[in-house]
Amino acid sequence: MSPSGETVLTVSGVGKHFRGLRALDGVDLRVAEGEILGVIGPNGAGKTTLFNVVCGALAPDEGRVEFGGRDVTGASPDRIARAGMVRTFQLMRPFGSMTVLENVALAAQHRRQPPHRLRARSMDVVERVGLGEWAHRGATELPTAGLKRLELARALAMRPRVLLLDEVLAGLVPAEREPVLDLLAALREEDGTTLLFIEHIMAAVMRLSDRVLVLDQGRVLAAGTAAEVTSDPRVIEAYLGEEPDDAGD
Ligand SMILES: Nc1ncnc2c1ncn2[C@@H]1O[C@H](COP(=O)(O)OP(=O)(O)OP(=O)(O)O)[C@@H](O)[C@H]1O
Repeated sequence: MSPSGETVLTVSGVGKHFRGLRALDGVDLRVAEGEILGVIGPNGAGKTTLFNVVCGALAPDEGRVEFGGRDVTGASPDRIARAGMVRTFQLMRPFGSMTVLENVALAAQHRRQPPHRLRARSMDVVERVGLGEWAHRGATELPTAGLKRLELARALAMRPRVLLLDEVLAGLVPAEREPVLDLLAALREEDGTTLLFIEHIMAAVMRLSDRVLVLDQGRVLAAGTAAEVTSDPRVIEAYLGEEPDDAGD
């Protein structure tokens, strides 16, 4: 399933500052239903702040966020998640005293459903991310790659229409990245899920993105296809030219 053309998320003139620092400055963005948007830029460019504003963790100082045609600016993360826009975190914080399945079921409860359906749905998601064999083991026993999958499973349990992924590949070795990329592609193809993902690994950005947004110092430096932005001299100067050599590894 490719982008339908219908806009699902609109960010208009969003600004956010922390004391004197402008973390976001006049950011505009439109995302189509079913689109996969990569978000790149140097450290401190404002990528995570943009996700935080979109998902309600931070209220913007200026501008507006619309999701599914509704103004959600400043709405709580919980309300936005219930409406179908869900994010993953770079730092995974599972409940250590619970099993993998219980952690996922807890997230699934956000979408109020009968207990039997909740359990079945949670198990489906655990299997989909490849953690079936770990379902009844303690979440803290998981290695890094497993924790990443658990984080993804918790987000998927909430049945997102829009899923925001913050460096979901960080900490994974190349062989562990492939199945995650396949899963993300399948989410769009099979479920029509819209994906926004912050990523420093350019090979993943090139492979997955329909479009790439480049942030630099809180502003949109460029937006376009991966081929367009990676050949843009401003992007090369601000980001790609000085990128650490993890681009393809
Ligand atoms: N809660 C906060 N309080 C103060 N400054 C903050 C806060 N959150 C972010 N910043 C600052 O805002 C700027 C943008 O940070 P942000 O985390 O959004 O960048 P990023 O593009 O996600 O960077 P990275 O790639 O390193 O994760 C940075 O200068 C950062 O130090």
